[in-house]
Amino acid sequence: MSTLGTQIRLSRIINNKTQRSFCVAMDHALHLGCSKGLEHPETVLDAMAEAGVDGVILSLGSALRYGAHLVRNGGPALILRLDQTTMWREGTDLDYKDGHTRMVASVNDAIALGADAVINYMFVGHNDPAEETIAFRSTSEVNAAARAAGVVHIIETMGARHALAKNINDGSFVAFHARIGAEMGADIIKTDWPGSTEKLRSIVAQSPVPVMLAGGPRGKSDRGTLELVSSVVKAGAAGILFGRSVFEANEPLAVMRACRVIVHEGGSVDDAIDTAGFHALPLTA
Ligand SMILES: O=C(CO)COP(=O)(O)O
Repeated sequence: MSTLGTQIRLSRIINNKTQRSFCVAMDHALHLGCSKGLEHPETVLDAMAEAGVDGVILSLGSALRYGAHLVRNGGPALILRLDQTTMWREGTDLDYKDGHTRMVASVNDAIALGADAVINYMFVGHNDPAEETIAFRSTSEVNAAARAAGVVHIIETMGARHALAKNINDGSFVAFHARIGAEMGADIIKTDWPGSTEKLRSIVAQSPVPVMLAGGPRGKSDRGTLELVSSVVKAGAAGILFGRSVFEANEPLAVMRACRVIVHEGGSVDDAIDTAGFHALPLTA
């Protein structure tokens, strides 16, 4: 049973009325350096407040520099990214991309910053069991510290790239690591799209905690993004924690408004497009 502190913080991320959540991941520059769409993070944060985003994942540096934008206009709750990963690093050494992570911030930092949640990756299925041991040990240390502080712990479970998981969207593999994340004490699981609505439905049904989905790279169109959001909601998941498909969009504010309509109002993709205020049709990249 979680503490009152965790329950109060959880209620700021998962809406009590809808039992759903629409969050944005904006920690990409921590892993990728200069990132498309994040040239002016403060503009995106202001748009989140306007669109009614529930929570945002930031690195420590972005929280320190741009956090004031979360205070204005009832901005989103802060979810502090605690680890940095090599997962996206381009290079020839595939093992290097397996999903090695290192802790670069702490639960104490999260408390000092007023964060409601912390998040870290837990890559499962490494070729090297020593890597997996590091992932599990550091996740359990974060979980113990978060529980003691009453801070929400989101575990982002993913298949290690180029290792046991040949396809990161393999439904059985996503089911495997998502459930392990729940057993590690997560308050919320963030994970990859498992290939189909049916598979996601069975993962959600077997999870003792809310499941939220990462968005992956921006697809060909904003409509495609919204169709994915709609599938996530139809599968009974708690919501989305999308990054690139939101802030790389031509009109991030309109995409966020549309996501909110689908997640919290149960609207269709067409309803969402009609009410979001797109200037151009959200059909092309
Ligand atoms: O895990 C992520 C950032 O925290 C990735 O988010 P997207 O795949 O939605 O860009």
